[in-house]
Amino acid sequence: MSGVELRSASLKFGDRTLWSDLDLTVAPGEFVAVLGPNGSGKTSLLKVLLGQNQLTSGTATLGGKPGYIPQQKAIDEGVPLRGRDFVGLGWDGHRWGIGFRERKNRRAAVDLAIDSVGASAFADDPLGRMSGGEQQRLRVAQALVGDPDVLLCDEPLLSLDLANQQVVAHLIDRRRRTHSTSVVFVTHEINPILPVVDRIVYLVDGKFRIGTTDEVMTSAVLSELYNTDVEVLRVRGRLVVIGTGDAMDALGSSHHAGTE
Ligand SMILES: Nc1ncnc2c1ncn2[C@@H]1O[C@H](COP(=O)(O)OP(=O)(O)OP(=O)(O)O)[C@@H](O)[C@H]1O
Repeated sequence: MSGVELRSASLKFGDRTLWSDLDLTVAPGEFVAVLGPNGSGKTSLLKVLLGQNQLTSGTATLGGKPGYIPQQKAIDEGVPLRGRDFVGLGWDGHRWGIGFRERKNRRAAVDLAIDSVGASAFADDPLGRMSGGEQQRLRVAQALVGDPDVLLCDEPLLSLDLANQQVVAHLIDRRRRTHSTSVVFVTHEINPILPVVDRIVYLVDGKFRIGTTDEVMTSAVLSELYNTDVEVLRVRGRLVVIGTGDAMDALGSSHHAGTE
């Protein structure tokens, strides 16, 4: 069974169509990135898969349990939650019961998830005092603790430095390889995931294109989607895109594209 299946899916808010007639099947273990400018409907797509948004027409099916990495919000320094307890919230969302066995299962699952993201050394610290990269590892652990079949990630690389972007991308890539977890990964930062992404869904103003990186990330395809001249350059293994008109577009954030 596939991880995600969208059939003739359309989503409208009022008279605005975010996308329509979207057909997408994400295989077990497949890594699909969702790109597009601000407001193109990337988060809304994840919310459809989570059952938080209703499609206007068509169907959306998840082939198993979802794990969700929500868009990053800075965690207040005053938050007294320890990293370990934060990860445990991912488990509590999936199961109920407070019996001895359940508590034991929970502890084992939390330990495993923390270990899998390399966070054992700091998991007992208060979350609010951790660095952005440490917090983000624990967000990944929280999404993994329920042993998901489909990992839905909303900009998990946002505001991380390059080294931490690579760490987080690698953790998610490893998970899908070891557990055949399907990954749907919303991002502005294509470059850190270029080595791992299987296919791209590129949304622009009601239009979309689905394919491999080589099929989608071309001057011709993006010019058609954006309805203007867009140039895609490959520079030292990175993609640099010129002309989309977005301050921070879906093609490697502007600060990276501009400075490297
Ligand atoms: N429940 C809703 N009702 C009405 N409009 C909505 C609703 N949810 C989202 N929208 C609108 O739909 C559009 C797409 O929102 P969405 O959050 O999916 O965009 P996005 O591609 O994730 O953007 P960003 O890159 O800025 O996060 C936005 O214009 C948003 O205001």
